[in-house]
Amino acid sequence: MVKMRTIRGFEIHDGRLSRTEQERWISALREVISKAPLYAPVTRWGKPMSVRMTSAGAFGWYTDRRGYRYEPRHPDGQPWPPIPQVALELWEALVPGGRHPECCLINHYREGARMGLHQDRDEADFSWPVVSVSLGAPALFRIGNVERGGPTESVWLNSGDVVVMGGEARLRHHGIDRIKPDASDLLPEGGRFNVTMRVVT
Ligand SMILES: O=C(O)CCC(=O)C(=O)O
Ligand SMILES: [Fe+2]
Repeated sequence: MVKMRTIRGFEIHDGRLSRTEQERWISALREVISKAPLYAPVTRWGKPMSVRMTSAGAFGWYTDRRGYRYEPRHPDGQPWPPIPQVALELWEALVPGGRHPECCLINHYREGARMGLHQDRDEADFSWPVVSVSLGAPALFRIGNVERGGPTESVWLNSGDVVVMGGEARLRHHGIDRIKPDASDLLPEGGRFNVTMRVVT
């Protein structure tokens, strides 16, 4: 059921994608991953992230010892594959008439993977939202503040839920505390995909 609620300025569209749409997303993601394999990024402090990543689009979000940034190529040297049509269609429905996303970042969470509280702030223009799609295992999403610290609120994101992080909330801290690895049958291998679409330049 599609129901929109707003938590601290984040628009949460529960059940935005039907099962059929989720399956279309997964086959599109598998195609991207076949050309641009998931890899294990390291932070600027050399710490491996528990999430595996890849991207589609003109730019991919990237981290290594040189820090967080966007790169035009996968670490294997190839350009990132094009953003899947299904992602462009969702963006157009939620950001009608706006600029088009230049990065579609794919995160894969296996059991035990998490993502610490952070801001999405490597883009040049914060007037465009980040649109985030959850597929597979439910994830506990923590929403903080624009400034560091302070109280946070958590919500479970289920398969097919879409979060729009824009406006005053564009720079709010957020993260994933944990997933429930076996609670969805969308992915036979278990785990969770998160896809974020971003205007980068
Ligand atoms: O996995 C999620 O739902 C959030 C991912 C995220 O915040 C990011 O990729 O910047
Ligand atoms: Fe983020």
